[in-house]
Amino acid sequence: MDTQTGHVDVRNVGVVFGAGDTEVTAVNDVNLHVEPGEFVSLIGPSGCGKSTILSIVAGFLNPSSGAALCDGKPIAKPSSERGVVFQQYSLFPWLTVRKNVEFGLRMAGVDQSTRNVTARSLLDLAGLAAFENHYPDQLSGGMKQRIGIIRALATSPRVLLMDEPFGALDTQTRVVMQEILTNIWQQFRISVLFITHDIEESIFLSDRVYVMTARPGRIKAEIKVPLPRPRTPDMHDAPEFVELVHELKGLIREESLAAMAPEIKQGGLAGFGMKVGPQSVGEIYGSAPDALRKN
Ligand SMILES: Nc1ncnc2c1ncn2[C@@H]1O[C@H](COP(=O)(O)OP(=O)(O)OP(=O)(O)O)[C@@H](O)[C@H]1O
Repeated sequence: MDTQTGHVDVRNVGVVFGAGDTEVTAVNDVNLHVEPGEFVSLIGPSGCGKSTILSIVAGFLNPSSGAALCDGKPIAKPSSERGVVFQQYSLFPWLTVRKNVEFGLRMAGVDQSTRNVTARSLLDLAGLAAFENHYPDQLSGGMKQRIGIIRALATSPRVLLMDEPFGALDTQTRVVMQEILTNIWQQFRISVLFITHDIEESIFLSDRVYVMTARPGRIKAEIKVPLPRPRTPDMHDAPEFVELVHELKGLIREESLAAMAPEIKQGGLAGFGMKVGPQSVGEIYGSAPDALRKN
């Protein structure tokens, strides 16, 4: 794999949805980049615009202002240069596992024997060689998502875009999937932009993590992850890991509270027996009961 390609540059991107009364500024002046072969996560409170940014880099959506570039070229539409993995498995239920993995190659006109060899080696890598003739509805969620990942890799994209790929999985499966993904990434060293709500997941997988503000989303912080590669499960206990979790929790909690401020002011804390006036979020939070402080 050529690690010199796969450079993503998001420059001063703003997105406004709707108009007039329904106008929503989803993101505002977002700047971020992914270097060739780098694994970068984007994390932030619900509704801050993470999927909006990923949609722009995928080419599904054009920004209202600013631009996104891949290897210096403006992104205007979807391309096989940028593979996408969604939370929903989006496999074709009428195709076998192997045919699902081969699909992009078939669309690209790759001959059958090359398709078979590529699909089989990817299935092997994902530990799914024995399931090549199964259909998606015969598989668990974790297996389906592994197929989604290798299917996206089959066409050798320059960049892999992943939107909460493990969001629908139970906690244990999710942790195992993180380990599988980091092992697969270690072999491909492809550029990845990864969206997640999960702080530990973002640290475990990434070289860098961008934290977004509440809507309209902007980049609030950029955190480098100093853990060595390859990543191993025991790193969750490393002091640097624990420190980063703490730092990211603090950053995201501020933004989650800002995102929920209107609801809180409308009595969201009433169940805690609190009188909530027009205070700032900081004041509200500072006076919240312990049950609310714990994350
Ligand atoms: N097509 C659309 N029309 C109008 N508003 C939209 C549209 N798509 C997204 N939005 C709004 O833009 C904001 C950002 O949405 P987006 O889905 O990018 O956030 P997110 O950070 O990915 O959220 P979550 O973490 O909950 O998935 C939200 O307020 C959302 O309601």
